[in-house]
Amino acid sequence: PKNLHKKWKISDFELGRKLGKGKFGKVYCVREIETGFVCALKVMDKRELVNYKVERQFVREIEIQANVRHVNCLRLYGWFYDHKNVYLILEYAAEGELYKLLKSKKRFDDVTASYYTIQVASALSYLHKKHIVHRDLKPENILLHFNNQIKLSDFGWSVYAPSNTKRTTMCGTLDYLPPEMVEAKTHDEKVDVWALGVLLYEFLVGRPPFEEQNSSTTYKRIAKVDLRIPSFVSPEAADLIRKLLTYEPEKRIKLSDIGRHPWILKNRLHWPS
Ligand SMILES: Clc1cnc2c(Nc3ccc(N4CCOCC4)cc3)nc(-c3cccnc3)cn12
Repeated sequence: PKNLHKKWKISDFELGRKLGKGKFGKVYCVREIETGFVCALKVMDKRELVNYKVERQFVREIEIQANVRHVNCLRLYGWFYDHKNVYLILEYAAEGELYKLLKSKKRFDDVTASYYTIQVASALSYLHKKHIVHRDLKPENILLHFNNQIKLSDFGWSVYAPSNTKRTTMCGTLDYLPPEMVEAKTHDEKVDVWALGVLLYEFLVGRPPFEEQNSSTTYKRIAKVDLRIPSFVSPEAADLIRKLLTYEPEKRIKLSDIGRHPWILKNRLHWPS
């Protein structure tokens, strides 16, 4: 929908199937009646937003995602609310959650993992140029569209860098936190480069690199970069993982250099055109 200043209301949409349940609400595939445009509608109960005290995070998600225009970032077209709910009008990602695909396939082959990696790196490069740090990169926040096209979603944790706002790990995993956040130091967009390393490891191995039963052991392993890469991971892929999971933020590989890494160059011949 082009007219960004239109006052949307729920009756403008024809509700399709429920796509799933997110942290704070349900997502439906919908069609905008006037134009027939298919999109996703995220419906969040206002009461839930209030008692989870996530209104600020929610406002930040909107202001950030509404200004983001990149093929690998899920578009936010608009939002509205009524007496009960708040609604986000989002781009529809036709192939669903990357997380579910990874769980069903256990792990990805080098061609698939490298194609996803370069797309995430491209989206992060774009965001960092706008001084936006995603800060919540993980398979659960990545959606898939046709042709294995990646769509970064859930900008609820993004901030304008650099920041040291304490990340209340309110929900979900610590696995993606880099040493500088585990040690509560100031951090910048390099935290996303570390998280990309964790993501790449999880793509190729099927579990995150520092996963442990109890979280304090995970913290220790992250702080020491106690990284063990299984022997079935190719040497080139292992090299890129190590360059991403580097303790010193400024020594981590630059996002712009990932496209020239031997593992990417070797696999790009087989990517879908
Ligand atoms: Cl935002 C947003 C935009 N597009 C989606 C989407 N798209 C989508 C497409 C297709 C399939 N199916 C493909 C055939 O097999 C069954 C699943 C699921 C979701 N899902 C979610 C979502 C959110 C939470 C839980 N689960 C899914 C959020 N989305």
